[in-house]
Amino acid sequence: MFVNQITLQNYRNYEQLKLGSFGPVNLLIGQNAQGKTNLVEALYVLALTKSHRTARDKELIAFSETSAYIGAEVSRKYGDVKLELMLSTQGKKAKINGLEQRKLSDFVGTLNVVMFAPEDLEIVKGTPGIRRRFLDMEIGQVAPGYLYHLQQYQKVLVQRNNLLKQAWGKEASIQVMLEVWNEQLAEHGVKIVKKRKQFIKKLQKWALEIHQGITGGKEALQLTYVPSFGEADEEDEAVLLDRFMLKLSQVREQEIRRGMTLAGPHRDDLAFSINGREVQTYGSQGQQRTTALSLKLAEIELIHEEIGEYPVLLLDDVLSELDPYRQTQLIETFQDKVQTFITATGVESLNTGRLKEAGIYHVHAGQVEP
Ligand SMILES: Nc1ncnc2c1ncn2[C@@H]1O[C@H](COP(=O)(O)OP(=O)(O)OP(=O)(O)O)[C@@H](O)[C@H]1O
Repeated sequence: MFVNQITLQNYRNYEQLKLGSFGPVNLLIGQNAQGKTNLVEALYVLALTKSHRTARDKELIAFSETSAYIGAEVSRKYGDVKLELMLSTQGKKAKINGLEQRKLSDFVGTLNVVMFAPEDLEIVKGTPGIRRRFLDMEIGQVAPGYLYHLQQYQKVLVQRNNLLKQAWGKEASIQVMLEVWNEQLAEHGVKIVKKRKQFIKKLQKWALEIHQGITGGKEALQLTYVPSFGEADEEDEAVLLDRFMLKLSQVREQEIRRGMTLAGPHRDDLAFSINGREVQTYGSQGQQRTTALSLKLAEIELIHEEIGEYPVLLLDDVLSELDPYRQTQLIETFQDKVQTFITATGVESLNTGRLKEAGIYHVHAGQVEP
C-alpha cells in the first residue's frame, strides 16, 4: 500500500499541513524537536488509532486546542481510500471514504504500518506489559476482531478487580457474581490467548529466517508465549477454557487477599531465546537490538502474508543507529516492495545507496518543505 497524501490540523506542533507526491522512499530531515517524529506518528495513529509513544490522546492535540485531525489518501490493491481520524478531548471518530465508522476497530487495518523506533529495544528488554502491548497492537492491525475481545476483556477485568477489592471477609456473598465475571473473563480471555499464540507462531517462522540472515546463520531465534494458565502451545479453545477456569479456582484465595485478578492474558508474556538462551537475561546489547530488528522485519512479511499487501514502513530515528550493513539490510530487503518514511537529523549518517533516490522533506517548526 502507498500513502499519496497527508493532511494534519492541530496535530501536535502542526497547525495546518497538506503534503503529497510521496515517493517510495521519503526522508524527513530536520533538527531536534521540529516535528519529524510527530509526522510519522500521525501516520501510525491513522493506522492504529493509537500512538506508539503515548496512551493519552490529549497529548496528540496541539497545545491550547480541543481537537485534531489526521487525513490521508492511501492506494490499496483494491483502489484508493480516503482515511480520516478526528481526535478530541471527548473521544475519536473515524471515516473511510467519508463514511463514519461505527466502531474504531472497523477502521483499524485500512492503513497498515510497521514502525521502527528507538523504543523497540524495550520490546526485548522492557517489562511484560510492553510486550503485551506490542502483541495487541500488531494483532489488532491484521485481525480487527481481536480488538473487540480485548476491549471486552478489559471491561470485565476492571469489574472483576473491583469485586475482588471488596471481597475480603465476604467470600460467600460475592460467590455468584464472581462466577459470572469468571465466565465472561474466560470467554474473551481464551480468544485473546489463542490469537496471540497463532500470531507468535507465524511471526516465529519469519523472525527465525530473518535473524539467521542477519547473523550469517549463527543464531537461531525462538519466540515463546509465556502463559499464566495452561500450556504454551495449547490452542484448542475448549481446553484453554478449561485450564483458565481451573487456574482461577486455584488462585482464588490469593486473588481475594490481594484484591486483583492473577491469571489471564493480562498477566502473560512473550519470551525470546537465541540458541536456547533467553535474550532478555543473557543476550548482549547487539543481540537484543538484532532481535528487535528481526521481529519488526518479520512483522512486515507477516502482514504481507495475512493481507496480500506490504505495510508502509516508518523508520523513526533508527537508521543512524544501525551500522551500514544493517541499514542496507533494512532498506534493501524491502526495496521496490514497501513505501518508507524515514526521519533523521541529517543525511550524512545514512550510508546506503538506495537513499540517494529518496524524496527529501525539510521539517522545521511544524512546517514541511519538499
Ligand atoms: N500537543 C502538542 N502541541 C504542540 N506542540 C507539541 C505537542 N506535542 C509535542 N509538541 C512539540 O513537538 C516538538 C517535537 O516534535 P518531534 O517529537 O516530532 O521532534 P523531532 O523533529 O522528531 O525531533 P528529534 O530529532 O529530537 O526526535 C516539540 O517542539 C514539542 O514541543
